[in-house]
Amino acid sequence: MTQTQDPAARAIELREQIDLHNHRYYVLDEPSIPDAEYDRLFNELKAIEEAQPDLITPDSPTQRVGGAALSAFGTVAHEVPMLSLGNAFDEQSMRDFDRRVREGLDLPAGDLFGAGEAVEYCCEPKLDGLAVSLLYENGQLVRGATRGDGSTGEDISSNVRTIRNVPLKLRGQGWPAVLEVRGEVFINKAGFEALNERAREAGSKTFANPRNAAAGSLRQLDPNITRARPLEFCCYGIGRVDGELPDSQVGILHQLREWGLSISKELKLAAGVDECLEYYRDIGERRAALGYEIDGVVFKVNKLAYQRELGFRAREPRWAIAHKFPAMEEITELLDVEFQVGRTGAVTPVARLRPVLVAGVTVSNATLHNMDEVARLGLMIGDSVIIRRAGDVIPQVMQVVADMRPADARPVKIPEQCPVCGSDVERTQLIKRGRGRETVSEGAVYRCVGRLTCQAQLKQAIIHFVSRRALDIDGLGEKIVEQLVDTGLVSSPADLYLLTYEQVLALEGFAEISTKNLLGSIQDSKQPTLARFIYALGIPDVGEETAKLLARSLGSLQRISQALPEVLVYLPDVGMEVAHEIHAFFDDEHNQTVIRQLLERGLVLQEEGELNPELAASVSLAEFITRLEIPGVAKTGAERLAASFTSLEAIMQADWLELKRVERFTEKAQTGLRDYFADAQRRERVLQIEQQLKAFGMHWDSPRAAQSEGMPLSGQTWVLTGGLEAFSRDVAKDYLESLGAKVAGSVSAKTHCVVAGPGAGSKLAKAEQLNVPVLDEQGLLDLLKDHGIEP
Ligand SMILES: NC(=O)c1ccc[n+]([C@@H]2O[C@H](COP(=O)([O-])OP(=O)(O)OC[C@H]3O[C@@H](n4cnc5c(N)ncnc54)[C@H](O)[C@@H]3O)[C@@H](O)[C@H]2O)c1
Repeated sequence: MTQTQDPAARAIELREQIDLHNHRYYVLDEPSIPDAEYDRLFNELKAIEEAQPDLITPDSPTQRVGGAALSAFGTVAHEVPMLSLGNAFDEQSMRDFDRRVREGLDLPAGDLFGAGEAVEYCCEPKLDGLAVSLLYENGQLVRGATRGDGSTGEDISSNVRTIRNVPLKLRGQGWPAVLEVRGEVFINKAGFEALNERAREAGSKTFANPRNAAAGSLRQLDPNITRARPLEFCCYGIGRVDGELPDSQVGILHQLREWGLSISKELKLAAGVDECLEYYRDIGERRAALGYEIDGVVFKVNKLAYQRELGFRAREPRWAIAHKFPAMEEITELLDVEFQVGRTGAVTPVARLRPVLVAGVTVSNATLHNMDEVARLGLMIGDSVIIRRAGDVIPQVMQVVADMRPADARPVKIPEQCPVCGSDVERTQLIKRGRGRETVSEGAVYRCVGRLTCQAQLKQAIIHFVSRRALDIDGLGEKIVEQLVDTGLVSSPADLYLLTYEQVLALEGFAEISTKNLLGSIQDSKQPTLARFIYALGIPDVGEETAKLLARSLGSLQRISQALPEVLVYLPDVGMEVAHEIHAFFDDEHNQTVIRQLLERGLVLQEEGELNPELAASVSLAEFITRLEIPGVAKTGAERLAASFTSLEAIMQADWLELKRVERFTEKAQTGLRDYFADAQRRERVLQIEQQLKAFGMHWDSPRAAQSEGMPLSGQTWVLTGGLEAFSRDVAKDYLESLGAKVAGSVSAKTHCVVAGPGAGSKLAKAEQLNVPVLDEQGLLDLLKDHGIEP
């Protein structure tokens, strides 16, 4: 961007740029620069035009609102224009606004300190979504429209009808014959994250921010897409009204709430500008904790008579102002991409940025997740990028600024050797077993193969091993771990148990007492529970919950370490990928050595013991065969086989004739089955899996499993969350299972229903996002009663 000195030429240049950005923002819902950058361009143009009013053109963006309506929708003429708002970025501009209001109303200028008569203001958060007009005739919703350019908007009636908190009919009575309600359509933070998470999983484009997500969702030509998006409406004003309404802004909003419209829970009345500033500070402090994104607060003169008297200027009312918060998104340059090595060896790209101030904090690094993310962003070194820092969240690169790539931009390349230890870096592979075959695809993660010989991985592994939720060794912070590794005293977690008094005392910052304390906590850590120990090992993808599950259901380190992946997947919530990680971890010689050394050096695992087959899924012969994914043999085929033969061996050895006798067992299935078991190694493996399942006490062919076909909830997956009053969640689980349902620990698109009691949190939120039906406790009791269960 070249800065032209001549204001007239600069104004033309700015108008062109702003028009382009308006089009991208309002029409395409695809801005290419952050709002803060846009605001700078806009304010620069405004300043030029204020200094030289003769430069103002009627089509200047400073004289207009928004962008043109998309022709794909029908158009709607706004009888009362839908305007924008003036902005204040600091306290002084707010005081100037208040002064202009008082002057405009001929209110006493005030004392020496400029206090004067306090004007009452209606205060609300400024939701970051898009303005929408809803038209009610005789209480019925007849039309919904976007703001468009302020005088013409788009007809989005079918879409607004899908928004859950937009009443199709007003409640109560006494509404004006014609009532145009105005407010913001937005997506809350959780909904925005979930939407982007899904987009990332699908490898498609993510939304830059909740505002674009809301606009993009609302302006869909197919209302069914809009329906699936978590849109909400919050009402903050009115347009055309034929009839009576209260005579103040706050009075009207309370009235609208009576009629069933949602208004802001943060709505307040402030007497004078100081109370407005107080409100701004209060909301600002709570901004990160609010469930939705806001970019400021809005103040409106409360008395309608005053509003009428003040009127409008070009694109904004004189009686309202938006006091903006510091922007969370900024533009900067990607100077380089460096690679960090984590605990599991994952080599992660990190963006090095030209330092930039974002919401009061200088940002010079941002996470890039993995190389797929780099590819998805289309990122090159030298690019201008938009970064976002919201609350305490690690700054993220949101997008590359289009049209600003320098000629010497370089691609981001994953190093072939580990930047820390020089070992090879390999791309992880995703192994999928299906249809009797293995398919291998490339994973998103690259790993340094150096494992514990790589200092970066070793340090992280030890930090994890001693962390609070693992072996909880107090006093072993990151700095000390670094010293222990750098001095060569420790080259595996097992070496911690060999440290001597002299060795620790010689470390930087250690004196007698601290040395004793550290050695004491190392001693104290020698009796971890099995679950903590499994978690502490740092098996990729095995978090605390999975570690607990493994410990509870298999009961011993020996069984866990010998479990075949095909058996582990029978545990609830363990997928093939995790099962393979677990198996590969214990299969690795180096890991075996470390574990042996840990035990030799005095670790005694607690709570080792019984198998707990209750936690393991029941396995029917039919299910077992289905899971082998034999070509041609799907679920029904497997059921028919299981019904005709009594054992797995019998099925393996079946000849043509016996297979032909199986009812409705296709020729394709017969061939598939015989080919599958023709391989001696395969036969052996299958028998091994069967044997281990039985040895682990899984209910082989349990009557419950066989029964569950044809039971009321068979084939359904349920999730329980929050508290229940009538009985515990475990009891609820038993009831549901007795009706044939599977009860899982996490909500996914495949969940049939979620039972949410008081205190339900993220699982309930996820269910709502995924449109999974939710029952409360009473709903569950009713359902149980319908099936003859009365607790
Ligand atoms: N990044 C880009 O390329 C780009 C392009 C164009 C515009 N923009 C952004 O959009 C802004 C201008 O947009 P604008 O004209 O919609 O103005 P605005 O967003 O500054 O303010 C007006 C809007 O605020 C919203 N609003 C939220 N809460 C409200 C409340 N309680 N009362 C009244 N209104 C409320 C309404 O939608 C209203 O239309 C710029 O400041 C910029 O940040 C960015």
